[in-house]
Amino acid sequence: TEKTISELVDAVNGTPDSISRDAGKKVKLRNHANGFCTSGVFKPNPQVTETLAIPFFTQSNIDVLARFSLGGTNPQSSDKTAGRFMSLKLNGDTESLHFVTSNAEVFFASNLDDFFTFQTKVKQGNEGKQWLIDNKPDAKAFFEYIKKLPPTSSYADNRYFGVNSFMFTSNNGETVAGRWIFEPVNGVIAASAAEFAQKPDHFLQQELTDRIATAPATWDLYVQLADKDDKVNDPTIVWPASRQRQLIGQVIINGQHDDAKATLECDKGIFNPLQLPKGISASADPILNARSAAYIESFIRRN
Ligand code: HEM
Repeated sequence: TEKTISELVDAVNGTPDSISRDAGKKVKLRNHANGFCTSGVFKPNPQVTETLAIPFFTQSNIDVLARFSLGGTNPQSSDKTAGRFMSLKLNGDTESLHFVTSNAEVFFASNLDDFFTFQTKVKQGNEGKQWLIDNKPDAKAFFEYIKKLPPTSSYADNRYFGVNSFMFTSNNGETVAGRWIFEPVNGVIAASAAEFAQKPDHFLQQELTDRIATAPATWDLYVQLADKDDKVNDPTIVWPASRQRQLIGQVIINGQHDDAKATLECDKGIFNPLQLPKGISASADPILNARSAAYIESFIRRN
């Protein structure tokens, strides 16, 4: 049975019945509650439009609104976990492009039923987690991936992945599947266990604010292109790192618009993974195609 969008949001929020759902609405529960917004600029690689028919990238400087977050509905959750997330709104002259990304390249479910089951079981503690390991290979593979993910002392020290696939129109009229990868210009920097142990529970926001006051945090954005046999519509399947990549541009987080209304009120909006400019469209991945509706449902509940 296909889960409804409301059921998916309930599973994410841990509100399985109408009483807990109403309670969740009252406290404005949302996923990725521990987060903050900042700003910067995106500079497209001028060569992109030689191969890809995406007029959006002919602009030279595109305003960026960014939100960095941790997973989960607890706004006070500890920063000493491995998950790091980056959401971006690129607001162009006539179009916009949103990215909603994770430092994990792989997802834990390939369909909405498995997504629902995962969200429900992880909230049942060790027993639920063990059940997933025993019964859901995608969840098991995800846990194994997360175990190896290095903890980082900065939101700037991570790669970020779009995870789901999108379709890109090329100048010769073909459509090619690709996935977003943000590569930190200074490389991925793993924190040592000792360094991490000395930190307070909350340090990531202050760290990024201090950092960008001196020098911006920058990432090169690539599209990783699928080979003809790669599974496009399944976010549990990582493509080989050797796949061809095309440089799309650079995102520069510098805080330049942090005093603007849009940045200050950023938590009142949503990042929509299906907000795409001409020349980019959604793949048929069922996870991707449920996300916008779930984010809007969550937005309605928390307003
Ligand atoms: C069917 C699959 C998914 C569902 C149902 C779902 C659900 C949600 C919900 C309900 C929110 C809160 C939205 C809000 O109130 O603004 C959210 C936020 C978020 N999700 Fe998902 N999600 C899904 C897949 C993914 C995937 C694959 C990724 C990673 C690439 C992801 C990354 C994020 C991030 C980073 C946010 C925070 C956005 C922000 O900064 O405001 N989600 N998700």
